[in-house]
Amino acid sequence: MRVRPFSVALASPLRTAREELTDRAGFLVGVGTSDGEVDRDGGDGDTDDGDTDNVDAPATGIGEATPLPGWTESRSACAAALREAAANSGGPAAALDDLDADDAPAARHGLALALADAAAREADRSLSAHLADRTGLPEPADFVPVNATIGDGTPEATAADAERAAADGYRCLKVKAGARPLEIDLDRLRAVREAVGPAIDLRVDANGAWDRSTARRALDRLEPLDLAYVEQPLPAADLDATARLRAETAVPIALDESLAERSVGEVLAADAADALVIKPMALGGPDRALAAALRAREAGVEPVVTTTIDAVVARTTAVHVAGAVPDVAACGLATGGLLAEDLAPDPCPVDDGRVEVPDGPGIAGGAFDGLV
Ligand SMILES: O=C(O)CCC(=O)c1ccccc1C(=O)O
Ligand SMILES: [Mg+2]
Repeated sequence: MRVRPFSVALASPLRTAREELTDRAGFLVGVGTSDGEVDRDGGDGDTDDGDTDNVDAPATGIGEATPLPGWTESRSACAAALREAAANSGGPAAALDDLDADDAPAARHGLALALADAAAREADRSLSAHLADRTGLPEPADFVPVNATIGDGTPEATAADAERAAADGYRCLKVKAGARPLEIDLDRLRAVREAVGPAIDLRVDANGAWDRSTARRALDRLEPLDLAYVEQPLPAADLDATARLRAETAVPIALDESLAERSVGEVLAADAADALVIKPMALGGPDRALAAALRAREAGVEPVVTTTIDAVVARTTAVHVAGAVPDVAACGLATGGLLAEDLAPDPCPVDDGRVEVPDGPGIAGGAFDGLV
């Protein structure tokens, strides 16, 4: 198991109610044989024999652990968990068993992903097909619809971003709110609706910024804008108040930060959400994320898979998770464009408001070979 740190800068800071993101730093995880140990030529000493399906070579896989404090462990805790995993004498599979998804979800994501990528590549199928098969799901989708992610800004700037996204083909937009006084946010969101018209699905993400009375007022005033949902109107732990808020308003509610604080079972039992935001990095891996999404679906709560604004390996993985959820709603996977740089070319760029789920094998065939 190999671990390599990386950092990528955002094109411009993403301002939300709780923080301003300027870059994303994490770790790439490699499993399988490493350079020097690997017998890449099939043992015949000829490295140029076109022997591409070398059945003797152990599978290799890549994973990404990109912590985001608040949703995951800190960067130093992630580094320590990966160091400990790499030192596990039982190898990566045993190390995965020892990794606690609650303590170190990003580290677990990195290792679980690398192992799943290796297994999917070995089986010569895509990661989404591998995840779906293990979960007893039908064939994954070829395409996943995505929402544009629009940060905080003045009403004019927010409306201009929204108009651009709609012109680019997005049919669902998510606008950050909660960083400004409610009256200004209402101006911003009205300006967005006016700019894009009634046919576009509009989501608003308050990132837990409102107190109970502000949230109540916000939802009352937002009702005429026909929002698809408001995400995390109240602080993460305020589940009971969110359930009451939801019962008193016609605006659908999605929960995101609550899942970093409480288990999927607790959040679903609170009956506080119409939709649940599924972040594979925060939930401890693609396998756990898909399981959470299906649990939500079974409870009548719509799963929405999103990145944590990850680099290309984890972002593409989230596309595979979304692709495995039958008839998935628009997902928050259009975050590659928020980065100024990336680890490799994007194997599934957004086109006309959707992304194609890569064929694999694994996450994206050999597209990430050599990164770790
Ligand atoms: O959902 C999206 O559109 C993109 C992902 C996103 O907004 C996000 C990214 C990093 C951290 C938190 C969040 C969030 O949904 O609050
Ligand atoms: Mg959110």
